[in-house]
Amino acid sequence: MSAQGWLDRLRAATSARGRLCVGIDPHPALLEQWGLPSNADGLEKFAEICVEAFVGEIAVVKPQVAFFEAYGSPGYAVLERTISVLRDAGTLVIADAKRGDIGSTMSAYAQSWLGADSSLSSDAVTVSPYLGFDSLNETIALAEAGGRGVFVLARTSNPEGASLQQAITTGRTVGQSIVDAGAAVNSNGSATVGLVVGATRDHGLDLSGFTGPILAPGLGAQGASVEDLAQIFDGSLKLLLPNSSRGVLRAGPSVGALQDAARTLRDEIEAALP
Ligand SMILES: O=C(O)c1cc(=O)[nH]c(=O)n1[C@@H]1O[C@H](COP(=O)(O)O)[C@@H](O)[C@H]1O
Repeated sequence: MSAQGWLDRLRAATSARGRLCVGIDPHPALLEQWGLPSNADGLEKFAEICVEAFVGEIAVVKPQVAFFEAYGSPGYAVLERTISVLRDAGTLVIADAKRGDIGSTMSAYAQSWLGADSSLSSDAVTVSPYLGFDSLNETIALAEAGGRGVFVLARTSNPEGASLQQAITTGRTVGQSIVDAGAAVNSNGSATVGLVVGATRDHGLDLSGFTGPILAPGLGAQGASVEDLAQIFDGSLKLLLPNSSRGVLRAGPSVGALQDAARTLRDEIEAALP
């Protein structure tokens, strides 16, 4: 890994290649559309096509761990190779694992995704704070020590998230309490804590005190549009990472077509955001 810290790597990558984060989500329907078998060989080919299309073009790539895990250990082996090829080529990798557990167990998950010696080691990982934000303390400390990031779910893109994330606790929403806890960690200037805030709707959060990166999934397949980003994330645009997975991946399996789709979306985002 580069000696640069997470924030420096993120800034350098996004200023060179834009803010778009493309997902590698090998849905069974996409494997079928790409003419690939629904097994680890199909998964490997899918990931290889994505790597070829995105390296050098896209700053941040987010493999969705679930679609690899679905194939058991052969799927994990493909994920390991995908993460390592992307990172060796200078593409930042957010492992979308959405882990969340009691603190002591969470530390083991943290070692998997953020530990220097793990074959799954990534630049950042998505985590759930809904066992209590403090259950993430050791994960955040490991990320910080290793110059990596942690993206904490605050207000997710799915409609079902509202019942929990918009519930009121001590005078603010649960989602806002996550934003505030993340801001407190980052007050040392590190940006170790990022947020996940869906781009699909008005999130209702006050993000003005939050200076870390914000991963914003929902573009394309879930209906969020590039035109709405500037208004939804007004004031938080510098480190905004809008995400699309299926919306881009549907352009495959041609590497050229996939690359064009990713570039077009990347350029639309850069044109729309200051
Ligand atoms: O953490 C995430 O990335 C995430 C959070 C969220 O609130 N909503 C959300 O869709 N995601 C992930 O982002 C990706 C979105 O995929 P598409 O809907 O195909 O663009 C999937 O891998 C989701 O699991």
